Amino acid sequence: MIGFGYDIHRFKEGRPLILGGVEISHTHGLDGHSDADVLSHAIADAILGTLGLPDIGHWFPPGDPSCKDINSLLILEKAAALIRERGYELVNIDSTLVAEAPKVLPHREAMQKKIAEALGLAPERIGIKATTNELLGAIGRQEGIAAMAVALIKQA
Ligand SMILES: Nc1ccn([C@@H]2O[C@H](COP(=O)(O)O)[C@@H](O)[C@H]2O)c(=O)n1
Ligand SMILES: C[C@@]1(CO)OP(=O)(O)OP(=O)(O)OC[C@H]1O
Repeated sequence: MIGFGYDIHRFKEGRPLILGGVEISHTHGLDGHSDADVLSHAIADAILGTLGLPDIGHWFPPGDPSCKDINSLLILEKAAALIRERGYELVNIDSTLVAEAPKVLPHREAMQKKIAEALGLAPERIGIKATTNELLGAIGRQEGIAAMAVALIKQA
């Protein structure tokens, strides 16, 4: 069973930039009710999509005070638990970050490790790729960062 997830967050000054559970030094962070970890959100939605479960907004409602600045690795933990409760296990994840800046490739292994820990998977089962948007559109103008992810699960 496969699932797909997509998310986008706009940049905001004065916020830390968190991607895949890792704080990355940059001029801006991402805006959001949570820690705005766009990569973790896309991966969580991909996992939830494998079993046709409702997306992260159902489990972590936008605006809910308990979700304020929540560490999105907890969202990944929850998504993985929901799959396991239903008798499935994760096989692998693949993802792409779309960001004009900063360069994220140097942080790939740190992100893999954090996401792997949250999901209970080996780091090499977490694909993380990145591309610029070739200066096109909102991402090209450095207004934000988007992420896409796919997840594969099998019966445990
Ligand atoms: N935010 C980003 C964007 C890209 N990279 C790395 O650079 C390579 C080239 O990107 P293009 O968009 O010019 O194709 C890409 O393959 C990534 O390895 C990055 O680290 N961070
Ligand atoms: C996890 C949540 C909780 O508010 O995070 P947000 O920062 O609002 O991010 P978004 O990806 O717009 O929606 C998901 C929300 O459920």
